[in-house]
Amino acid sequence: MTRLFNDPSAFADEALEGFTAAHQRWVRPVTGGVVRAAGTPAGQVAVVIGGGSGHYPAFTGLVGRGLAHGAAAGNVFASPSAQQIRSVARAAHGGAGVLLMYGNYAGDVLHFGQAAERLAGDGIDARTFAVTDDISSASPEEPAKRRGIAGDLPVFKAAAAAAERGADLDEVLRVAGHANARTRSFGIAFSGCTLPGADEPLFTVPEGRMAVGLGIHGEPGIGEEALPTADEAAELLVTSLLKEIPEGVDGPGGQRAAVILNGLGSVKYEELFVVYRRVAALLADAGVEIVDPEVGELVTSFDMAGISLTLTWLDDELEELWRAPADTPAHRKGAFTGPEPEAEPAAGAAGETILLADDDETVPEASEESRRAAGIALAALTAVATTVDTHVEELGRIDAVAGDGDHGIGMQRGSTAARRAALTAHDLGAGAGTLLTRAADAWADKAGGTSGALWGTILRAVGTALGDQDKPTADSVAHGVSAASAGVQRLGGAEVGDKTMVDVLVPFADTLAELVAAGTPLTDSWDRAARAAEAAAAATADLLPRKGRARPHAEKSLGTPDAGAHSLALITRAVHGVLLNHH
Ligand SMILES: Nc1ncnc2c1ncn2[C@@H]1O[C@H](COP(=O)(O)OP(=O)(O)O)[C@@H](O)[C@H]1O
Ligand SMILES: O=C(COP(=O)(O)O)[C@@H](O)CO
Repeated sequence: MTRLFNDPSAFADEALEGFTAAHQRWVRPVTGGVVRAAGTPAGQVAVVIGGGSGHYPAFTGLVGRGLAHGAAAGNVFASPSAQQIRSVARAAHGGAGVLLMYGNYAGDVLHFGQAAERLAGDGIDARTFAVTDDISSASPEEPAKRRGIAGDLPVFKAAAAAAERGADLDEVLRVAGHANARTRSFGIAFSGCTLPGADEPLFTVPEGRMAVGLGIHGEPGIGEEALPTADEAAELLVTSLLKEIPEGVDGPGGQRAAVILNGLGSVKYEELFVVYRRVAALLADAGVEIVDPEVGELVTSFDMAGISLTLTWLDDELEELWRAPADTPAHRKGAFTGPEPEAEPAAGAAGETILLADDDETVPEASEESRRAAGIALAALTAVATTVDTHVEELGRIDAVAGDGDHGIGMQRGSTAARRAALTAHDLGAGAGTLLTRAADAWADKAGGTSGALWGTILRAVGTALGDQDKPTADSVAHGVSAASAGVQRLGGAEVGDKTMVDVLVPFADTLAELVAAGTPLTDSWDRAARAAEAAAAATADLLPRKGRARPHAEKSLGTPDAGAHSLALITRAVHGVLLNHH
């Protein structure tokens, strides 16, 4: 249970504020997260990590010399937005490029990828790297689909220690890949976490049982077994990891490994030590020499009761990097021999503020007709925000069945920000195109997460199709929706049948385009397309997810519709109401 909070939707921001106030020796705040208080030494590659909030010390607690140069902090269990990541990376940049590192989650992949593109536009060489250590999240044949859990730490640290030694960006990226290829984790859980403001835990494990193969968002495990003794838990973790020794490592005997026994939030340190005692013995029996073990909370999930074991199979290079000194709020090791080199002056832009979409104070010239259409677009976005508010808990509940339960909160943050940005743009006299584009940026910037990136794409596509000069027509609206559908498929890589919002967007866009092309008026076409959307959303209940957070828990999601598909159908219906009123 998360007991101490004010407004649940402000929880992540308030936690970040308190964290930076408490740890000024190591970090200073910038838009979107934190960077090292001392800045990035001139000419050093900056390692910028990040992810959702709710996992402390990941990610902000790992910023400091020898580890990350900056961390972008998203909302609870949601990726930071591309704009947040860009802002942190710009502040952390020491003139030698940036490596963006994160766990392999859909929202993170989308937003960090977009941030790298924007940084290139800023003239900063930025690369991305997703950690994939969790062996329970995909088969060994599909390692790129695995998610990142406590293995984040050794992989981040290897890359950052290489940067500290003066490696260039290509080399830091190579080291990250090498460390990740030799890092494996596996976990178990005994009870789920409760998000701030929620009454129920994200999942429960029956009395006397444990979930096997946990994630770090309270995702249910992939199996269930009787509650083990501490020794049995250790045996399960060790044997699971010894079955998956990476390529290039010749059996466990004679190998050296970095070992992390991680507590997920409410397993006591003493319990961890009891388990570790057996882990150490089992690894010794297998001939593995343990190097600098870590037993404690390194990647958490609020108050979730669970533990995970991580092994990084070391060679000489990785061992040196694992043993290298580090000095961060939550992870300290060894001692640095010399003073930290001078920081890059550009990195000292203290508190640099990157303007977000709704802060813009001017809008481009627009025609009278387009400004009138902007009024309808504003009404539509208001209806969207109201519908999302009404269904916020339902959306969270659906998402919790096989996802991370944050879909309602994320949609609420995004749609509220979009409406606010649209109102500002409207008051400045924006045309429909600019109004929707500003709303798109605000949605993506403020919500983060998978749906934030995708809804940003949807609104931007429609805004681009409408522009600021021409009177919007049924054709241009249908064209914009088709472009949105294509854009979402391009960005997220999902196809119809994968159990995502694409299952709704495609029939919605196709029905609308077909009817409009046949001369049916926009409001009627939209009504029938919204009906197709509602039917398609309901039909996702019969599908098994192949993308996104729900994928590893495919069977659990049978019988429940996809959360993003359902919210999209609700939104198409709400917008129809607005079109009827402006008929
Ligand atoms: N690759 C993808 N392409 C399109 N839609 C996706 C993809 N992955 C996930 N989604 C949609 O995003 C929804 C979840 O959004 P959100 O709650 O923001 O997710 P997360 O917490 O995983 O970032 C899913 O229900 C699904 O409809
Ligand atoms: O949840 C996280 C980011 O992934 P999403 O796909 O946006 O949910 C985060 O907590 C881990 O980085």
